Amino acid sequence: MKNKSFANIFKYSKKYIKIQFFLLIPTVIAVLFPLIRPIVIKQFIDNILNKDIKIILSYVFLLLGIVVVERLINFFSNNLLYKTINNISSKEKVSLFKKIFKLSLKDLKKYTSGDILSRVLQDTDELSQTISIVYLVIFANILQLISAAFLLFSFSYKLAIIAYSTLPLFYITSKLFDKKIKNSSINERKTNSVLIESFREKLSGFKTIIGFSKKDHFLNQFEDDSIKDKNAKNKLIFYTRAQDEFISFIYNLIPILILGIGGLLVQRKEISLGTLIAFYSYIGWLNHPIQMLSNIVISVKKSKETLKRIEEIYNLPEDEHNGNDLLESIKNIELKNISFSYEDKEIIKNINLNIVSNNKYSIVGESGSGKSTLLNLLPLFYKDFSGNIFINNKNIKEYDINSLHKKILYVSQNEFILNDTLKENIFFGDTFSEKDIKKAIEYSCINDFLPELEDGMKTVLGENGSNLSDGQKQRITIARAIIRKPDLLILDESTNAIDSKTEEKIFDSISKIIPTIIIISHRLSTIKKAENIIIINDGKVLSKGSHKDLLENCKEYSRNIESQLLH
Ligand SMILES: Nc1ncnc2c1ncn2[C@@H]1O[C@H](COP(=O)(O)OP(=O)(O)OP(=O)(O)O)[C@@H](O)[C@H]1O
Repeated sequence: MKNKSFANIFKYSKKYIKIQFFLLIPTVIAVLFPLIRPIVIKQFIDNILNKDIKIILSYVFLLLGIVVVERLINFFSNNLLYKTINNISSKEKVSLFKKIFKLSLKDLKKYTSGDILSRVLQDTDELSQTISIVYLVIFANILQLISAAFLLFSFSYKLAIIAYSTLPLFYITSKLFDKKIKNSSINERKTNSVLIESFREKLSGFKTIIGFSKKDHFLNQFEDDSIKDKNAKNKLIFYTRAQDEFISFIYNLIPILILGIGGLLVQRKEISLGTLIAFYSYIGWLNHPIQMLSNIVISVKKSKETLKRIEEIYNLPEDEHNGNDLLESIKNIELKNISFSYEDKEIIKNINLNIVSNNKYSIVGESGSGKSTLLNLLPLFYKDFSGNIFINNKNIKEYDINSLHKKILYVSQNEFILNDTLKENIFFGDTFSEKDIKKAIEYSCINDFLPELEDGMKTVLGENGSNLSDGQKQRITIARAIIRKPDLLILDESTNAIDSKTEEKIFDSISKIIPTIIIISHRLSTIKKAENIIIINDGKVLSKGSHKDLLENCKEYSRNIESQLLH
């Protein structure tokens, strides 16, 4: 339990142990090869008094050769190491992103986009720096410590004991900074998420911010977030650097001790000058692994917090769906005693409804009454409702989710537009025949503005369709849905930016190819397109019927029509 951070990182790193194993050979060579140099140096110094210039020259060339080989080995092994870190980082990003796509909408909505971005793009990077090499670094540096010990003890056991007796000091120093590094690391990750979200938010609200002349206000806000992040980073740097310097101080003490005590031993002729110089130059082989090990300890401490953030996402339950039955076609949908809450707030309250194929339905109700939430349950965007939904008398949860999503499509007013061509926005990962695409653009009235687009179907629409009007974007998202010919199409205010005449044309056309349509709208002309109108009030069905019936029998409806809808 004592060092949970190490345990967690080791556990997580296990999946990359094989890769680290393959890196072992070049790393071990890179660690052991440099050990030759001090042996040669010792020989060199002890032979200096020979007065033979040839011997001196041959030693110089030998040392030169050793240094060249050392650098080459180092280059290849480091190159391999950093490539591995990058590969693992890329794998971690993809894996976390895949996990995010398995979450329920409800869980995902608990996080800001900035927070998710920071976890997927930055935390994985930081974590990979540690997990890709933790075993390797520890193994290689312990190997270097042991091999250096072997040589140092063989040179002079007295000097070696002095050098190695300083090792516990490193551990004590590391412990001293434990808590500080942990807390500042948590804080730095948080402020970084806030900063990314702040940036994303301000950028997406650019137009509104300019429109309300609030540039300075929001720029100041961003600056504040940036300063908070900078301060958190500085604090983390302060503690990690301070720990690093403490450790450096200790290992800078070692050579002084060695020179002092070693000098005495030379004077007493217990060791040769060559031995002292070789020992002295070997101190680097003692210091280097200690420095590397202390660096990995710092990385593990920092990564522990990053790992927590990543594991928090991995530990979220996947949006399980065990249904396997293929939904061939929809004949009827029955909602029985449906209730649903976001957190503790009950939004849908015991709703019973029947939706029969080859009919059009309009859902009407005040803003916030629960219309969208109710229809979000049909494609199972939220599954934790109480009550049951039956399709063709079979529980909706027994159907294979992909087949369900082929038959029920939901189009909202602000549907997502890819920064890609018009064609790709309609295809959306599938392919369709020329005939299908022609029909889809005709039925969704894209034909009306297609000639204006510079590259026709190949026109790139910009980020979230920034090169288009809202009504044009809505027509594209409708085309994306109707080309797939679902059995049930849910249009949630998805024509509210389109003029009534065009909307009329769209409805007439899509009614020919889509058997069942449910419309949410505040516009009377749209509502009236359905023969069945369902009035939702405070999460309950208040009344049902045709426009005429409701006008006659439902006061709420006629009041609403008079006050806000009818013109
Ligand atoms: N993700 C969410 N988390 C928590 N509450 C939510 C969430 N989405 C919607 N709500 C709440 O649920 C209630 C119903 O929202 P819903 O969007 O279903 O209403 P609506 O009838 O479609 O409204 P509108 O006509 O304005 O689109 C509202 O009070 C809203 O605040």
